[in-house]
Amino acid sequence: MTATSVRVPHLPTVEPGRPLDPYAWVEEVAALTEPDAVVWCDGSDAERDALIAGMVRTGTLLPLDPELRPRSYLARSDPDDVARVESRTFICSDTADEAGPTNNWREPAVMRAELAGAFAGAMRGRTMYVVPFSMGPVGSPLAQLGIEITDSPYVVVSMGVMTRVGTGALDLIVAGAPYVPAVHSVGAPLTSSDEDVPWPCNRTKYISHFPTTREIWSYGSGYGGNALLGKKCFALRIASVIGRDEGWLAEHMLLERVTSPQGRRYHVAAAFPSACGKTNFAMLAPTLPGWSVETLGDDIAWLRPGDDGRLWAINPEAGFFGVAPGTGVETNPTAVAMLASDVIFTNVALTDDGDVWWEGLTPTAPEHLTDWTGQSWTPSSGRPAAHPNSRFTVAAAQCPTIADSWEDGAGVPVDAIVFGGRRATNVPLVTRAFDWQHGVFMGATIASEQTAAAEGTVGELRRDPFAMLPFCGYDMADHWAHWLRVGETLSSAGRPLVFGVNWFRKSASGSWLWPGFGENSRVLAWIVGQVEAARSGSDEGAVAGPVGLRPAPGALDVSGLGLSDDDLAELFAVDRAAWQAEADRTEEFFAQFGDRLPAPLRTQLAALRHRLTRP
Ligand SMILES: Nc1nc2c(ncn2[C@@H]2O[C@H](COP(=O)(O)OP(=O)(O)OP(=O)(O)O)[C@@H](O)[C@H]2O)c(=O)[nH]1
Ligand SMILES: O=C([O-])CC(=O)C(=O)O
Ligand SMILES: [Mn+2]
Repeated sequence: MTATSVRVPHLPTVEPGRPLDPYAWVEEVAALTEPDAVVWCDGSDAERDALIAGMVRTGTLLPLDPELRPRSYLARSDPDDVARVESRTFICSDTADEAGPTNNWREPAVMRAELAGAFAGAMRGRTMYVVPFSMGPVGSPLAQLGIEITDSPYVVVSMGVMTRVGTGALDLIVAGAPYVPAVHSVGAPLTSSDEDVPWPCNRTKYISHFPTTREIWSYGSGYGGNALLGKKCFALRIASVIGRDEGWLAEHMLLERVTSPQGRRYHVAAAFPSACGKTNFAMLAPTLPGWSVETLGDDIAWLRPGDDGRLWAINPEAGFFGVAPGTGVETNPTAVAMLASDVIFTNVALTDDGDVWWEGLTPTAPEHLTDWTGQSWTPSSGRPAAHPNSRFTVAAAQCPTIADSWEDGAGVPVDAIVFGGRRATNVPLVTRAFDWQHGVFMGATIASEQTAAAEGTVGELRRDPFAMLPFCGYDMADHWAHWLRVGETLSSAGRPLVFGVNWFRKSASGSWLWPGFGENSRVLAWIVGQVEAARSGSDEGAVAGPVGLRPAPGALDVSGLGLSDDDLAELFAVDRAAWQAEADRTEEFFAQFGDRLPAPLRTQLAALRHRLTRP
């Protein structure tokens, strides 16, 4: 090296499929980011308590009244760092084709150089935490390991809730098990500690994924989906690629166990787009007598074909990062009970007595609050007190309906797969797919109205296939082909039935046609009834329509709901002209995938059009 050469920062080199020495890698990341200190986290209570005490001192966490909400805290984010940033989420596969037309692709070498510039010195003045974790029970054959490096104590504590952090994971990594290297920085280096702010972040953000080397580099945001790298970045974007290569599925799905009055157990996995009801469906309190629902997961499921021809699923997470608004005693008493203590709230409102509040927690708002931005608020303020994407972070074990076997590494056998979206019009309350290929078509054609969970215009209809549009680490059409292949590896008796649901249909006057929440147990009862019928080789309880099988008259229990016949008809109405228009939009949507679109999906679209033309 000559005296005049300039040191060009670069990311550590990671070779696909080659062991990555965790100590050398951490050292290289530290050399790049230049933190004041490096701390290896063990996931202990003492470590968490010390981090929380530090964040209370710096104002990152506000302790709630310990009498009202023991060991719980409120974090207020920077007002510009409240959701996932899809426009800054990158899939850096070797070729643009591999990422597909719905992902933001960047050439790996170009992105590495750009990231190196951003990460150089990014942790100056801060502590770098090294967080070893397992997605799935430590040592489970379905689990995967990772190390997240972060300069945010909020991220360390949240990862401790959402994943299994600690020496168990580190021991496996040190022994040579493969792991996903994931680096996160808020992108706010300090020259002196007194210039810090409660929620440091950077206006420039990168949420970058390198599928070939299984790496994640996240910069500039402290918000959950961007910064808790075990969740969307690893358990969906990177894991979907690992699953493609290894023959399993990483999906944006809740997982639940339904027990009928006869004591029969069924397992249901359901994919709904962000903020479209997964947490609520996973914790549903059935209104139908004799039924029960137990929770296994509320956001992500990993599903793997077993030797027995069935599809086995685990929830790789250890906690819930749920939407607060709309969570109330009326809608989700289970979640409200789960939030009684030991919760980190982000961007909800603060009551005058030191508790939290959000829209929908109680039917009427308190007379005075401090809103999520720290401003004084009254019901006449004309703005929400809690951010629409405000969230709670809580351990899964705190859920009153958590299944006793939720940490069983073998997983549960899935009987039914449900796809859903938020559709004010057109889409019936519940539809059963004719077969697996039709089910994959249903998943591939989900459209939903945009919510506050990501940046964008709330309410706008967008395609969100498999509820995975923002989360699939490779070409979406290849993902559908993968689903078709996985279906073929399952036995005909073991293959789950597939359903589509829509809780969000509205009447002409704009009110919900379906009461939703606990009443969704009525739909679940029909779904598992169909599973039983299919096992005995019948379609009893269902009649075929143009878009799929629907409940036969009387087969869906709506007793006591006070639904008018007109409302019930409207809930299941299929407007043929509107569906032909929908088929046109599907064709346009499919066209962008070119030759990668699996032929069976083209066939399904043609079959749908044909059925729509028949009386
Ligand atoms: N009308 C109606 N609203 C619902 C129903 N289920 C959930 N919601 C509302 O939808 C919003 C989001 O629900 P969640 O269950 O948190 O959504 P999610 O899919 O888990 O969201 P992510 O965590 O972003 O993946 C909340 O405001 C709920 O109150 C339902 O059956 N009917
Ligand atoms: O990822 C997040 O920030 C929250 C979430 O579950 C989603 O948006 O689907
Ligand atoms: Mn989600």
